[in-house]
Amino acid sequence: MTIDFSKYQGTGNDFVMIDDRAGTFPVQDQALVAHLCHRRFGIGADGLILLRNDPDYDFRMIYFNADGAEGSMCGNGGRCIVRFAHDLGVFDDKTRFIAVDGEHEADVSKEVVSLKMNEVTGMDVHPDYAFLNTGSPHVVKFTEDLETMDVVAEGRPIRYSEPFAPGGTNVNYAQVIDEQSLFVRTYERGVEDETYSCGTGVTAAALSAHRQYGMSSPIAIRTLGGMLRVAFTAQDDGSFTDIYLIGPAQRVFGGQVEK
Ligand SMILES: N[C@@H](CCC[C@H](N)C(=O)O)C(=O)O
Repeated sequence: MTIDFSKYQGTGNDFVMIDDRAGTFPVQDQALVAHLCHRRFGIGADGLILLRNDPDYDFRMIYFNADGAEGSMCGNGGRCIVRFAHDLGVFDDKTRFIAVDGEHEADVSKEVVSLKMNEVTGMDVHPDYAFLNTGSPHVVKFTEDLETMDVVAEGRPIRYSEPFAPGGTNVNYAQVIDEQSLFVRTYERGVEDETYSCGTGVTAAALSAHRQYGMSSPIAIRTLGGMLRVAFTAQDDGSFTDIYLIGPAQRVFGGQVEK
């Protein structure tokens, strides 16, 4: 059996994208997903995303981490599947799709995809970190000297630590650059490594920066793979609404693999 795929990336967070509107991809086959994402034996990616039909939306997004397990929401993957659906002619400039965490709206303008994230209702702020769910669970720790930090060595023990068991968490390190901008690096659960960028992670960092440092929307965020923007409205009750993750998403190449 051959599988047609496209490879997309959003600020260096890269995904194998499969048009599965026929619904034939074997979703239970974690080993296959992990193999396709493997950077030596497969195509190589931080995750794999299926685009499926849905009766109520333009499409359905099904996201798997590089380890082959179905994941929680992926912000950069969401932006990439919007670009993929646009390239397939599924919609013109605005779309509404369904993902594991519910409905999302998005629009495409040249190479920039703006993705509306779900409302964030709670944030646990501790003396040295914040924990919140922006579609996926994230620890955010503010730090200095982020450029030289060993994010894998620092982040991995937290990812598996007791407060976040059994599911674990993604771990983000954020440095305030100026009043409107952050530098963020992320250890990603399910990839079990630092990625070049994490969309739900930078969203978590932006909301934490508002809460802890009074930074206002929109916040520009530098990642290892490029620039993102997060816009949001902070409500009086502490929740966040109208959250948008904004940045480039591009097709890299396409091909066929044997299963
Ligand atoms: N890269 C993603 C995050 C994907 C979710 C994460 N790996 C998890 O399962 O917790 C993003 O851009 O949000």
